[in-house]
Amino acid sequence: MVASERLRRTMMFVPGNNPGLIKDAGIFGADSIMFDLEDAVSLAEKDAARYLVYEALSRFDYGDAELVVRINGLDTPFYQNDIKAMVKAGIDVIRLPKTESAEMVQELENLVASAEQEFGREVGSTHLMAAIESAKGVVNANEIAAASDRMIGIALSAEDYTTDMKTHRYPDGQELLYARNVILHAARAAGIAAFDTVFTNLDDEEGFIRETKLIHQLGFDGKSVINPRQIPLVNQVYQPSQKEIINAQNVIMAIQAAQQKGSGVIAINGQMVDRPVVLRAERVMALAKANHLVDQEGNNIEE
Ligand SMILES: CC(C)(COP(=O)(O)OP(=O)(O)OC[C@H]1O[C@@H](n2cnc3c(N)ncnc32)[C@H](O)[C@@H]1OP(=O)(O)O)[C@@H](O)C(=O)NCCC(=O)NCCSC(=O)C[C@@](O)(CC(=O)O)C(=O)O
Ligand SMILES: [Mg+2]
Repeated sequence: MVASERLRRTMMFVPGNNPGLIKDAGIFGADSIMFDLEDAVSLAEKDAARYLVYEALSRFDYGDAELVVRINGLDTPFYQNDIKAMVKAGIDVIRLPKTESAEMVQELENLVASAEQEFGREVGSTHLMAAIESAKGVVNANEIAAASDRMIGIALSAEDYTTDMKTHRYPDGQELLYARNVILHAARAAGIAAFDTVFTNLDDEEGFIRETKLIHQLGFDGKSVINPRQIPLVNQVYQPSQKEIINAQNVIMAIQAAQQKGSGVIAINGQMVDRPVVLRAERVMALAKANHLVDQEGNNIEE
């Protein structure tokens, strides 16, 4: 699948030092599984976690899920070995934590390219993403998002970000509004995905749904999650309504009919349908397929 066409509603953190969680991570239906070598792993376990994730990537079948690894930061003694091992294992995406500049992404890209050459992988096949976790990262978000052709997305990391901003997380999320909007605009301008942050209170389902509705409304592609319980809640929020699906089906049928007649412009019920409307309809259909509301051809599924 082309990286830019992938749905990424949920990116689930899986601590890289926990064999039980790593082994079964594929059964919960996360769009992306993110093995963590960074903050979920203690200093004493860094090497063991890297080895464990490498072995898992080589042995287990995670189905259609995109496989991501969060490596250790560029200010640690671990990131070079992380990059080598993960490229060797054929990871889909490397997530760089605490990204503050385009130069950091470029340093990562150079190391990834060397590792691809060393281990006989196609140069350019490993994608990158950057987590923005500080004021400096937010200020440089545009350059970070556009720093490499390998970039598939940028993510807000609110736990570290609110610490850097000398605040903390509040239920209404006002403290994150500026960063969320900056990150979204930087991602959209660069043509890549935008991911919202984790929600750490697993028992506050109402608060989690409220936050997910907000980020869905703003336009985020999806959210980092820390537990399988959060996956169906995100999918529910991102699920299109029956009315949206019917409208999208009509738009796609009408544009196909118009194109067969050699025209790119049509009207439905007197309303002009142009390219943005078609793109929105295609996204609605992709979400409807992912939620099994229609079949792979986009037709309604008979009860
Ligand atoms: C919180 C808890 C211990 C609760 O466990 P519990 O076992 O009580 O949960 P239960 O609900 O009972 O689990 C039901 C079943 O699912 C299995 N299961 C649970 N979690 C699973 C999982 N993650 N992957 C696969 N499987 C899982 C479990 O094994 C059980 O399986 P089974 O026994 O067979 O029924 C667990 O979830 C967990 O460790 N989460 C990941 C925490 C983590 O990674 N934190 C670091 C990333 S944030 C960060 O660093 C901040 C950031 O950097 C973020 C940014 O950058 O965005 C920033 O700055 O903001
Ligand atoms: Mg963090």
